[in-house]
Amino acid sequence: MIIAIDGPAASGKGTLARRLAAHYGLNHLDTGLTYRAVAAALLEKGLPLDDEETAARVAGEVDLGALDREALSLHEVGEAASKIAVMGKVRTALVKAQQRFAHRDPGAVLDGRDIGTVVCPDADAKLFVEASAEVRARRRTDEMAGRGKPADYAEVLADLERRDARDRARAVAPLKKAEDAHLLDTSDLDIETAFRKAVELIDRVRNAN
Ligand SMILES: Nc1ncnc2c1ncn2[C@@H]1O[C@H](COP(=O)(O)OP(=O)(O)OP(=O)(O)O)[C@@H](O)[C@H]1O
Ligand SMILES: Nc1ccn([C@@H]2O[C@H](COP(=O)(O)O)[C@@H](O)[C@H]2O)c(=O)n1
Repeated sequence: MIIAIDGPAASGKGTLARRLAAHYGLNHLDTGLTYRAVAAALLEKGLPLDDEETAARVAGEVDLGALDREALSLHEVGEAASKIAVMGKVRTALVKAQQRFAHRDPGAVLDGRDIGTVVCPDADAKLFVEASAEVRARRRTDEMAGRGKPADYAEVLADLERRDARDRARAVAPLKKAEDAHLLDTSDLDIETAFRKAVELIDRVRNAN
């Protein structure tokens, strides 16, 4: 089984994807980390962020087994990832690796921005996770405070909105809900309730097929 989960920044798709992967006994890939890995490698090597050929070469070398969430969580890495994610050749290289991952036994949950539309258009179940920008910014601000990296709510909100706008406006694989994806708005749901609703939706789709 392949489950595709998309949504804007900090909507809770990663939290949900991890829980769903554990629940159904599937592999999990946070595809945002693959874009972050390209950005981090470019920054580390002092390579330009605006050269598509260079970024695509680095993307072809990303090892999905060596994605270090903590090291890739830096703010400047996220910002750079959002910039290189507009490049078609970078996306082509990463999508190939993501598709290989998705088709490994026993199946997988992938979360990102283009999973239901581009990476796994034939996924068995698709969710598009939403929450208002204010709720997402509050959750991300609280998360950062909890990790000992306090951040200003207004800056976090502006950052999320800027990245979402870039993701939605890009020509290649923009962030959007696949037509056959189920919308899950978690603005007023806690993590447990969002997880239970997601399981209900997925089980309903599976039983219908
Ligand atoms: N339903 C929820 N209620 C309250 N907090 C939540 C909920 N879902 C997720 N969170 C919290 O919100 C924060 C962002 O969630 P998460 O990292 O899963 O989002 P994401 O969409 O994967 O983000 P990104 O796009 O940056 O990878 C985390 O601190 C998480 O614990
Ligand atoms: N399928 C995806 C996943 C991510 N991106 C871009 O990467 C940036 C970082 O992702 P996070 O989920 O870790 O925040 C994100 O801002 C997107 O621009 C993507 O394009 N497609």
